[in-house]
Amino acid sequence: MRKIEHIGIAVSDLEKSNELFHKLLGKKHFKTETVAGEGVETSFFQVGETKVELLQATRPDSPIAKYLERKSEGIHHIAFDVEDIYAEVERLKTEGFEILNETPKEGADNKLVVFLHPRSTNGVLVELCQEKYL
Ligand SMILES: CC[C@@H](C(=O)O)C(=O)SCCNC(=O)CCNC(=O)[C@H](O)C(C)(C)COP(=O)(O)OP(=O)(O)OC[C@H]1O[C@@H](n2cnc3c(N)ncnc32)[C@H](O)[C@@H]1OP(=O)(O)O
Ligand SMILES: [Co+2]
Repeated sequence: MRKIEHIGIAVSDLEKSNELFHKLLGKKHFKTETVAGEGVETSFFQVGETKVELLQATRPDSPIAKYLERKSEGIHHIAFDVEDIYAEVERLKTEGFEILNETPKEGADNKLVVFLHPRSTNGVLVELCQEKYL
């Protein structure tokens, strides 16, 4: 794993949170993107080499809607940048981690993503991200 690619933050109102993070970070988000497969609308802020990803649910069965129901707004996941997501999934399986989707799926911002169950990672939802080549 090479660096923290982004920190995912669950929010209930993306527009309000975009304003809040604009004030906090002193810069605007550089993109918004809807990822239908995950039931989320996202916005991204660049912070040095990493990013903050704000996530709002677009449907009631979205992982973000479920998270907000059980908990509250806040840090939802940490995403690590990997060079070869397939090799990393094999390595982590061998190490005994619980992979939620062994086949990488489409993420936001031109990425392939895989999630690890928080019960195998000290209660932290971990995302692996590999840049898709165009
Ligand atoms: C925009 C695309 C992509 C990107 O490119 O960056 C994204 O970031 S998408 C982000 C949204 N998508 C996901 O989160 C996909 C992976 N998540 C899941 O598959 C599920 O959310 C889950 C982690 C398997 C949990 O689902 P489920 O079992 O249905 O939820 P429960 O509400 O029943 O909770 C079970 C258990 O897990 C704990 N939990 C749930 N979410 C988290 C979390 N984000 N961080 C830490 N712990 C979490 C929850 O508290 C329950 O624990 P116990 O009460 O101890 O059983
Ligand atoms: Co993410």
